[in-house]
Amino acid sequence: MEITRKDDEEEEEELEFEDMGLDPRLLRAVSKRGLSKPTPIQLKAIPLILEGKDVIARAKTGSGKTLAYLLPLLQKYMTDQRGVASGPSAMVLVPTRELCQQVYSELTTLLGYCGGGWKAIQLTSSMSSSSMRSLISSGPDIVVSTPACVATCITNNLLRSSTLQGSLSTLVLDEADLLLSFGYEDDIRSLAPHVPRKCQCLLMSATSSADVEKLKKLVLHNPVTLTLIEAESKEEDGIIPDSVQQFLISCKSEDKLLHILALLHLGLVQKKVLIFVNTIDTGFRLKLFLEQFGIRSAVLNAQLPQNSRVHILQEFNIGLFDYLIATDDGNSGENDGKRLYNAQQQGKKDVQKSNGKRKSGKQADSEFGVVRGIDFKNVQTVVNFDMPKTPSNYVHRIGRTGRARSTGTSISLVSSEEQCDFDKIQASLYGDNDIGNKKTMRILPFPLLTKEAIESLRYRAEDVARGVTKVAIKEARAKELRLEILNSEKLKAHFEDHPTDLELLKHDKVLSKRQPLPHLKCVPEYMRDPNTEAASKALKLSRAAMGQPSGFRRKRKPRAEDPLRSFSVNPKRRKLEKNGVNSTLWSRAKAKKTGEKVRDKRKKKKHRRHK
Ligand SMILES: Nc1ncnc2c1ncn2[C@@H]1O[C@H](COP(=O)(O)OP(=O)(O)OP(=O)(O)O)[C@@H](O)[C@H]1O
Repeated sequence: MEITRKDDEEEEEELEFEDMGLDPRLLRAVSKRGLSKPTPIQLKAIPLILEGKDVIARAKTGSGKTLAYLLPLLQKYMTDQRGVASGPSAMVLVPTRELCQQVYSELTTLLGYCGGGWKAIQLTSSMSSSSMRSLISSGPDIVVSTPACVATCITNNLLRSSTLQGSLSTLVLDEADLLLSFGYEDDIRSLAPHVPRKCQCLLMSATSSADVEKLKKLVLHNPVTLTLIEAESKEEDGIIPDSVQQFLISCKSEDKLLHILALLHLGLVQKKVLIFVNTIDTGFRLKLFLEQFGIRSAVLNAQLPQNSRVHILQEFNIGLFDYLIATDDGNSGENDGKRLYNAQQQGKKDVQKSNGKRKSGKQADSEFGVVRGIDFKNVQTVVNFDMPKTPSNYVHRIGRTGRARSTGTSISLVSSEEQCDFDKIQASLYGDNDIGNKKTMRILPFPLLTKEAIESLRYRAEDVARGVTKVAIKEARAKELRLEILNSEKLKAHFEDHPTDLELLKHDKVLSKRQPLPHLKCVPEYMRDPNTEAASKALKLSRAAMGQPSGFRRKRKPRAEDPLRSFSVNPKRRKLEKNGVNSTLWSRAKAKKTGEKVRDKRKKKKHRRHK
C-alpha cells in the first residue's frame, strides 16, 4: 500500500499527541521534551506503526522521523507482555556511530521521563568484545547499533540467533537510504535470516533510492509506504524544507577562502554556521586561515577518536562555539572514506563486490558520518565550501539547518570546476528547465556580498592564505590528533561523572604556530563597503528581532569583567584594577614601591613553607 501525503491536509494539522492513543507516560515524556504538536510524519506514521504494520516512511530532513518510530516502539513495550524472552525485543540500526549515540540519547531521555525498568544499550564497533558481552548480558530491551556491529555480535555468538528468533519484535532501519551506500549490504543480508517472520520492520529515510527498494525486499513484509511531500511541489522538491533559503556564490576555487572570510568577517551570515568541505586537509586549511582573522572554529572529521567527535558535537550543540567545519560521510578522501565516496559516485552499486567486506579503517573511521541524520541544534547557516558530488549529499548537508520547522540559509561556493556538479544537483532537485531561469530557480545568487566588499579584503586574505602552507596543515592535523587522542579516554571517563564540565575542553582552540595578528580581527572603516555594511546591519537587526542578539554562544567573561574573579579587598588595588591594571601589574607596582623582589606564586609559597 502506498500513501502520499501533502502538507495541506489541514484537518490533521490540528491533531495533538493526546489524540494519537499514546500511553500517558509517553505523553508526559513528550511534554517534558517540550514538544507541543506532532510533525506530519509523526501524525501519519505513529498510528500505522501502532497497528503493527511494516512501514517505509519517507519525509524531508529534520521532520522528526526519530520520534515517529521511537514513540510507538516504546508504546509497544508499555502495553506488551514481554514474557520470558531473554533477548532484546527491538533493534534500531543506523549507519554511523554518531547517529547511534544520538538515537540512544533520545531513547534514554524518553525512558528517563517514562519511568519503569526498560533498558536500552548502544553497541558500536569501537567497543571491545568483553564490553559488548557485558552490555548484552545485562538484558537490554532495546539495542541501538550499526548493521556491521550486530552482524559481528551474531558471528561471535554474543547475540544468539535462537534468542533473537524468540525475542525480536521490532526492527528499525533508520537513514535507510544511506545504509547500503555505507557498505552494510552484506551485514544486513547476514542479519535477515535471524529476524523472525513476526517481527515488525520499519524503514525511515529522507530520500528515495534504489537502495531503499533493495532493503525493502530484504527485510520488509508487505509494507505501507508513507511519503510526505510539500504541497504543490514535485516529489523530489519536498526533501529540502521550504523554510531554508538556498543561495550560491560563483567564484574561482582559489578565491573561496576570500569569499568565506567576507561572509563571516562582514557578518553576512547568521550564526551558528556549519561549513562543509570535501577533505580533511581543506578543513584544516580553512581553520588555520580563519584563525588568523580571530575567527575560531573546530574541525569535525573521521580521523578523530569517537569520544572527541561526540564531544565536539555536544559543544557545538550547546553553543560553545559558532563555527564548525565538517567533512561529510566518509567523504574525507582517505581510506574507507575514499572507498565509500567512490561507491557513492558509481551510483552506490558495487561496494561489496569490489571491496569485499567492510574494513575497520584505523585512520579514518568508516562508521563516521556527520551529515545524515545528525541533529545539529540551531544551525542558522550551512555553507558548502566545497560542493558535494551528489544531489543526495547536497540534500543531507542542507538538511542540517531548518530543522523542526525552523528557518535556515544555505550558501554554496561554486567554482567553475564544480559548476557541472552544481547544475546536476539543481537539475535533479528542481528540473532541467530551471537552470539559468532566475524566476523559478530555487538556488539563487547570494545578494548581500558586493564585489567591492570582496575586493577590499583580497590583499589581506591572499597574504594570510599564502602562510597556510601544506606543512602548516600537516602539523596542525598532527597536533590536533595528538591532543584529541590524549583527551579521548580522559574525556570519556570525566564527562560520564561530570557532564556539566563540557565547557572546560574547547575544541575551537588555535592550532596555528603563528599568533593571529590583532589588526586582522576587525575590518577598518576605510575597507568597508557601504552596501555590504548595510546588509550586515539589517541581518543583525533581524537577528535581534528574533530574540537572538549575538548568536547562541555562551562566553566566559574576561577576568576584569567577572566580579567573582577580579574582586580585590585592597582599595588601592581595586582602584588600579578598575583602571585596567591587572593583578600581575599590581604586584609589580607594589614590589617596585617597597623594593621587594617579584617572586612568582609557587616560589612565594615555597619560601613561606621554608620559613
Ligand atoms: N513534534 C515535534 N515538534 C517539534 N520538534 C520536534 C518534534 N519532533 C521532533 N522534533 C525535533 O526535530 C528535530 C529533528 O528531528 P529528527 O532528527 O528526528 O529529524 P529527521 O527527520 O530524522 O531528520 P534527518 O532526515 O536529517 O535525519 C530534533 O531536534 C527533534 O527534537
